[in-house]
Amino acid sequence: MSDFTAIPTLDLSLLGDPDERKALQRLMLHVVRDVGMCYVTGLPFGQEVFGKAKVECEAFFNLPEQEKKKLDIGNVPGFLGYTAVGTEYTDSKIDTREHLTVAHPIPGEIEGPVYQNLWGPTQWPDPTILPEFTSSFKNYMEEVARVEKVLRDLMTEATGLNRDALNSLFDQTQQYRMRMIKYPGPPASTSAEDLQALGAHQDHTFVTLIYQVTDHVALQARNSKGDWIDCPPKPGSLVFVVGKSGQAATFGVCSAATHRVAALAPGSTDRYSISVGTNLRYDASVLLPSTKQALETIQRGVDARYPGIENELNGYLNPLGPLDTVGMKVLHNYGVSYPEIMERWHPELVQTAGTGNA
Ligand SMILES: O=C(O)CCC(=O)C(=O)O
Ligand SMILES: [Fe+2]
Repeated sequence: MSDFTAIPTLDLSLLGDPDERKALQRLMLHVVRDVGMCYVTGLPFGQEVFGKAKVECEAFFNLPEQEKKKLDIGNVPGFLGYTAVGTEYTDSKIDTREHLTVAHPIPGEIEGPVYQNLWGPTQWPDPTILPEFTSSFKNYMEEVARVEKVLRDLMTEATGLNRDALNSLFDQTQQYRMRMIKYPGPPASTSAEDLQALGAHQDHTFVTLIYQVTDHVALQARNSKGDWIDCPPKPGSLVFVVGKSGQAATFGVCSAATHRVAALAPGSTDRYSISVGTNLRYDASVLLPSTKQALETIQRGVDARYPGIENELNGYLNPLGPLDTVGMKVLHNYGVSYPEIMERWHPELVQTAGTGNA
C-alpha cells in the first residue's frame, strides 16, 4: 500500500500490442502492490451490456417491496437473495442500502460440506414480472468473468507469480457472485452525521469488479496515510478491487483495498452499483495437499522476487478452528453481516471467530 492520491486506469484495449502490454504489466504491479484498486477500461464487451444491466437493475429496485421480499436472503442457506435497507452491518454499523445477490453458474448437484450451500440456489425474480432479468444478468456475469480471467493473467505476468499454481486455487467451474445495490438518497431533512452508506471494509473475494451505474462520487479507497481517495464513476469502466483472498493467495504481493461508499448528501438521488466477485475454490485450505503445494510454489516465487515482503496469508487461508476452508471463511464473513440468518441456517457456526464484510 502507498500514499496514492488517484485511482489508476488500466486500458485493456492496449493488451494486444507487445510494448503496451509491458507497460500495462508495470501499471498492474503498481495497482496490486500500492493501491489495491483501479479502473479497467477498453473492455471486450459493448456499452449495451452495461445499458441492459442498468435497466434491469433499476427495474428490480422499482418493484413493490413485497415482491422484492419474496426473494429474502434469509430464505436460503447460501446468502443469495434480497436484503432490505437496515438489515446489514459493516464495521458494526447499519448500512443504508438494499441489494440482491445472485450467483452463476452451479456445478451440477450441490452436496457435501456446509459451505457447498454457497453455490445456490439463486432466487431469481419472477420471469413473468421481469422477463429479461435472469438472462441479462447471466450474460453480464459471463462477460465480467471473462474480464476477470484477463486481469488474473495480467496479475501473474505483472507480479511474476506462477500462473498455474495460482489458477489451481480456483474451481474449473468458477462461481461468480453478483450483487446489485441501491443506496437510497437520504431525505433532505436527514442529519449527515447519522448516515453510513457502506462502511470501511475489505472484500473477502479474490477480486471484485464494480460497475458504478449512476454518476455519484461516493466510492473511495484508503491510502497508507489514511486519506480517503475518490473513485468517481468513469463511463464504460469497471472498478477492479483486490480482496482479502487476493492478498492471501499472493502472500502480500497484492494488497487488499480498504474501501467504502461515502454517505450520500441529504436530498441527493439514489445511487446504484453492480459488483461481481470471485473467490478461491471453496474447498481450498492449507490442509489440502494440492493447495499446500500451490501455495508453496507461489511463496517461493514471492521470496525470490520480493525479498523483504512479509509472507502474509493474513489468516485467510490458514485454518482457524472450524474455519478450515475458504468456503467456511466466506460463510463466516456473511454471518458477521447477517447474524440472524447465520443463526437460522448455520447455528453451529455462530460462535466461530473473525471479522469481515461479505
Ligand atoms: O457500491 C459500490 O460502489 C461498492 C460496493 C462494495 O464495496 C461492496 O459491496 O463490497
Ligand atoms: Fe466492497
